[in-house]
Amino acid sequence: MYTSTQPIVYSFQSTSNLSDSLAEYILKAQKESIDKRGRFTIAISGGSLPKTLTALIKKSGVKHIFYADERIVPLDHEDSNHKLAYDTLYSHVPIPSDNIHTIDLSLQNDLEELADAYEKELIREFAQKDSARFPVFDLILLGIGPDGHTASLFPGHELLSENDRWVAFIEDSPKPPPRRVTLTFPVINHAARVAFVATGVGKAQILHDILDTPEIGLPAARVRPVAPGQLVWFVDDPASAEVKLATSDFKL
Ligand SMILES: O=C(O)[C@H](O)[C@@H](O)[C@H](O)[C@H](O)COP(=O)(O)O
Repeated sequence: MYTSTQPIVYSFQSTSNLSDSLAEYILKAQKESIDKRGRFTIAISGGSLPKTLTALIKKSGVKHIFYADERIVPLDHEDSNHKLAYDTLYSHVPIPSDNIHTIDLSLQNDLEELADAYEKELIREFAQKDSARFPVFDLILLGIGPDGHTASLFPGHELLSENDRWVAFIEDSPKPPPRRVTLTFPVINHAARVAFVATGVGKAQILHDILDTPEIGLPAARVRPVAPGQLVWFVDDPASAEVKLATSDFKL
């Protein structure tokens, strides 16, 4: 039986402090992973998350980047998480395009095939190196929605009980656009580190629900990396205003 990790919550006065500390955290994770295993594999979400990564712009580039979830729209569409990450991050840092793992939109008419193809992309990156049942990302960066969803794992949806697949698809996402692919809980919970980022007063109530009453089982509260995985929250003070769980001072 695996034991799971308790969250560490860092709350910052401003989003720029948050962004600077998040950049330090990511670069330290990168260094540790490269020292240990010669590679750094990260998955990122969409929404407001990529813009919190801008403090990374002047630092050295991260390595293999996957998407924790992606919307099924062209890669240059305003709704694409890849486009968002490209505009805020990749267009400013030298990251070889082969290291950025996008979905294959030639398969967009069959989401099962598209999700399988993305899973195969993960298998190519992970399976030969770690013979584990699930891939071990060095870091997964996630946001949360006002309903407690994370990645494209929504409250009450059947994908919450997906225990087998690495990548799943959804055609009825309550947050538009409706067609998406997402990493599943077992993948997220096998990561070496999961960091949530949430800012603004609009996230205050749901952050309280997720952190103070995890037993409700909101999707974001089901993210509990198996030991020795680490679970960290980077939030700003308006977002953490209702949280009772103790916050910690940021330190690396
Ligand atoms: O592609 C997406 O829609 C996401 O990956 C999603 O899970 C997002 O991270 C949250 O909805 C938070 O979005 P905001 O940061 O924009 O509130």
